[in-house]
Formats: sequence, structure tokens, C-alpha cells
Amino acid sequence: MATMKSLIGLVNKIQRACTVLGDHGGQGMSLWEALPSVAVVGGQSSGKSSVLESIVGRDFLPRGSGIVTRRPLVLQLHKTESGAEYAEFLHAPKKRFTDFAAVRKEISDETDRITGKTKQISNIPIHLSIYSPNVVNLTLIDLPGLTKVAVEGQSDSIVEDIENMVRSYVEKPNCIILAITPANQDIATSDAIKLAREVDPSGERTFGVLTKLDLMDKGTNATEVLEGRAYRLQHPWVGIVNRSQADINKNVDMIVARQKEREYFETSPDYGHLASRMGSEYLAKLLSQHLELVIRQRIPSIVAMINKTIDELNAELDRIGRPIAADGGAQLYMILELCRAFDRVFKEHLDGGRPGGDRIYGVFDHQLPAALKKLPFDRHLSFKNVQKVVTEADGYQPHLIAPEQGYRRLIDGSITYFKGPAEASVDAVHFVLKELVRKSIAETEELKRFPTLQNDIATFANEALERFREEGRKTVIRLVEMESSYLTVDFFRKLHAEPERKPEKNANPPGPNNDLYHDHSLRRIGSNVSAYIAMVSDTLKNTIPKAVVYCQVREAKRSLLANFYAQIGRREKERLSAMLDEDPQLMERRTQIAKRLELYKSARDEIDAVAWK
Ligand SMILES: Nc1nc2c(ncn2[C@@H]2O[C@H](COP(=O)(O)OP(=O)(O)OP(=O)(O)O)[C@@H](O)[C@H]2O)c(=O)[nH]1
Repeated sequence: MATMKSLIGLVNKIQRACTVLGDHGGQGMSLWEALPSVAVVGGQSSGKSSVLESIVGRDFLPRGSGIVTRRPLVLQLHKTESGAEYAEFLHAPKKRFTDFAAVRKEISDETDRITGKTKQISNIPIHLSIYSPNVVNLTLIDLPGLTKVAVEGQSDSIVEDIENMVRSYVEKPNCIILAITPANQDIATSDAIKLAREVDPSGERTFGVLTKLDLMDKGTNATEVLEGRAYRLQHPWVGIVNRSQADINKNVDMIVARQKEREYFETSPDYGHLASRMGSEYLAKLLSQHLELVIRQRIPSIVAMINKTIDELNAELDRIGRPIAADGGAQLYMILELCRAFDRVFKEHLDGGRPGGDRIYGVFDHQLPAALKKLPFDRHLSFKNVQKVVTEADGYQPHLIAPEQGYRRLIDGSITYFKGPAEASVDAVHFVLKELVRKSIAETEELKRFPTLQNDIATFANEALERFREEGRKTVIRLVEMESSYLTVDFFRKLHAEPERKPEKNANPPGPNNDLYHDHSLRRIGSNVSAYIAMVSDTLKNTIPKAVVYCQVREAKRSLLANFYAQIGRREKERLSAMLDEDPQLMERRTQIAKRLELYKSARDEIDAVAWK
């Protein structure tokens, strides 16, 4: 199994990666929360900073009145074999601090960078790594001191804010609580113990630390507490003697202070029997061992959680679409693939499989025949109009046998009416196709992420449909004009062969310039033309759909995006990328997921590397 150093180092690495990616707890089930850590909790002036400095063997924490610790400080201690002693911040990875006064200033400045000078607090941690021969491998999180009153310049809510922040750390089941209480205070009133009892009633993850043993009133001692009788925890209490304010003022060296602390316990009449289990050095070792144990226990569940999260993130990436390739060739390929996907959907609409294509048949089967039926031939071929047209065509010399000119004019005049329904069919099919383009874009799953490309496809497809409509119009008008340019001779020859019927008596009383015979002949002309037009109508009813399908539907299937393809082939890379623009929110989401995925995968790799050592 892995060594203590590698296990704690492993968690350190993952914690740093979490912070870089903005994962520092408080966001539901985060990786950070799954990692065991030690949080230092205590009331103001309880000696928290002194304990941390003593564990590190260095003076490096900001001092001052009021609430100095305003952001969590994740303190990662790495034991070095060489004599080198230095510190590094995650936010300034290139800089190696060997002067610990500069570390103190940097913590202070970095705190202000997020919280401003307003003395507010923030839950975004500062990561500090200390490499030293005088430390054990350990990670501690220093949290703001629990306080009762806000000082000047701080909002009243700060007392509550601090408690909430501290609580958010210590309530996590993976958090080991280092609860610091000064010995010269009644244990029953200790803020740290109060909070620890609340979140860890059985005391299995709380380590009780008693500071300021040297400051207790003469004649009293803390053996009741240190021996676990005053307040029972699963782990033994540790007593500490830190540097006094006077020592600090005199700049007493931390290593010397550790030595003095050891001597204090060894020579103490009250605590001599406990000496081997007292002091900051012992505390550091105890915590390091415990942290290692907990990490080892937790690794299987951490790996399970990581694997589950990786699966979930992958599934979400699949759902919102993978990232787009950066090079132009791949982008062009992607655009063409997307266009083809659209084209497939569009064709399914036309050929069946998806609804909509049937509406084109509806135009031919319904709309066109109905429009043809409504044409005003009754009026155009009324007795009066026939008479007028024939007479005008005859001119000064009435026709002798059959009014050839009159017939032609009546037929030409009638055929012109067909242009209306012919064009209307072209338009109706055009609108059906346009609607199908719109629907197909909306229904093409792959296109959903690319609003710009959707627009481009719509523009080019509609332009193409417009061209097809123009072509369709010209063709159907030509069909109609063809009907009047050459009449079906047979039809009239057959008429001629039919015997003339005698006019019925009293059908129409003869007018001043008309005789019975003439009336009858005009009526016959009217009905002949009407029969001829009915024949033309039947023909057009069949040929207009052919022209429309040929010019519009067939072309839409064949070359709806032909122009688009020709265009994009010539476009430079910038314009291709622009076409693949996505919804910015979606892009942001994908970046987030990709980052988290990277974090979880690297965490898994790290764990694998350590676990198989
Ligand atoms: N004599 C003696 N003084 C101590 C001991 N521990 C801390 N002090 C003094 O108590 C004062 C407060 O100690 P800190 O370590 O700054 O306490 P803190 O909990 O970090 O305080 P804040 O950060 O202000 O909340 C300092 O003057 C220390 O010198 C101790 O064990 N013995």
C-alpha cells in the first residue's frame, strides 16, 4: 500500500486541482468535499495561529486586531529531506518564498484581493504549500476565528457569516475537526467544542486541543480535560504551550519555542505523565497519521464517486454535443455533415416518413382543380359575349361558313384565364417547401447547437426555393401559352363532321338584326369553345403538376443547398468558424464540464498511480 507521504500528497494534489477549477465545496457533491481534510476551529485569541505556526515551525501568519483570517487558508505541509525551506502559493506558482515575513504579507494581500479592504469574508481558499524538513506531511485548513462581536468597519452579519462558513467546512463527514480551546477558559463555553459537538456528536472526527496551559491560574490544572474526563472525545486531547505575547515580541524562534514546550511538559508536575502525548510536534504527527488512515479508508468510495461523476459528465457532454475541431478542414467537413443531416430530414418530409410532403399532392388534387372549376368561362362564353367577340372579329364582312377569327379570339381569351390557377399552384407548392425547410431545420437534432449555421442554411435554401419558383412560374405560363399557340385541329374537324341540328322553335325570339339561324349558330360557337376549353382544362390539370414537380420539388430534392456548398468551399477558416458559432451559454457549459471532466480524470489517474505503487 502507498506510503503516508504519497497518500497525503495525493489528496494535496487533488485539492489544488479543485481550487484551480473553482471547486471548493458548497456546490453539492463536489470532489473537494469527498476528500478528507483537517479544519482548524477556534474562538478568537484561542491560540489557533500559534498552533499552526508551531506545527509548521515558522512565523508566517498575519497578525493584528479584529478578524485577520478572512479566507480559508489551505496549508499543505510537505516534509523535505534536504534542508531547503520555502513556501509557494497556488495563485503565484512561479514564485518561491524563502522569507516567511513575505509569506505573511502575501496571505494578507491575497485575502484583500478577493474581500477588498472591507474586512468581509470569502469562502474561496488561499492555498499555501510549505516545504520544510521541520514539518510532517499534513494538510490543515485555517478558518476565521469564531467571534461574538463585529469590530468597527465590519457588518453586523459577520459574526453569523463566519459561523456559517466554519460550519460549512466542519459539517462535511470527511472533515477532521481540530477544535482549539484555551485552557484558561471554561471548556463548557468553548466555541470550538460547541460547534464540534453540534456537527460531530459522537466525537469521532474531533481532535480537542487545549492551549495556554501555562496561563492557568496557580493551583489549577487541566488534567480533567486532558485525560478525557471533562469532555469525552474518541481521540485523546492534546495540550499545547505556545509562545506568549512576550515571546512573540521578543521574536523567539519557533524551533526554540518547540524545545521549550517539550521541556515544559517533561518537567511539569501536573502533566509529566502525559508528556509523550503533549505538544505541537506530537499533535502534528497524530494528525498526519490519522489523516493518512482516513484517506486510505476513503479511497475506494472516492474512486467510486469519481467514476460515477465521469460517467455523468460524459453523458452530459454527449447530450449537448462535443467540442468543435479547430482546423478549417475539419470544420468544413462538420458543416457538410450538418447540411447532409438537414437534407436527410428535408427529403424524409418530401418522400414520406415525416409529414408535410402530402400537402403538395393536396395542391394538385384539390386546390388546382377547384381553382380551374371556378374560372369565369360562363361569363366569357355567354351568348352576349360570344356575339360581341364574333361580330367584332368579322368586321365589316360577316363570316360565310365558320367564324375562324371569332373562334380564335374566344379561345385565346379563355385560355388566358388558366394563368391564374397555374401560378397559384406554383406559389402554393413554394410555400409548402418553404415550410418544410423551416421544419426540417428545427427537427435536425445535430443543428440545434448552431444557430448561425441554421440561419445560413435557411437563407440559402429559401433563395434556392425562390429560384425554383421563378422557373416553375415560367414553365407553367409557357404550358398555358402553348395551348393557345396551336389548337387541336382534330377537335374542330370532328365538330364539322357532325350534322347541324335545326334550331328549336321559340328558343329565342329573333331580335331586330338577328334571325333565328344566326342565334343558333352563335350558341353553337359558345358551346364548341366551351367544350374545347374543358379539354384544355383537363390537359392543364395534368401538366401543371408535372411542371411544378419538375421545376420545384425535384430541384429542391436535388440541389437545395448546391449554391451553399459551392460558397462554403471557397470560404476561409474564420468564416467557417463563425458559421459554427454556438449559443454562448452552451459553450460556457461545455467548457465547465470539460474542465471538471479533466479534474476528475486526473484525480483518478493520480489515485491509480499511488494505489498501485
Ligand atoms: N502564554 C501563552 N500565550 C499564548 C498561547 N497560545 C497563544 N498565546 C497568545 O495568545 C494570543 C492569541 O494567540 P493567537 O495564536 O494569535 O490566537 P488566534 O486564535 O489565532 O487569534 P485570532 O487569529 O486573533 O483569532 C497571542 O498573544 C499569543 O501569544 C500559549 O499557549 N501560551
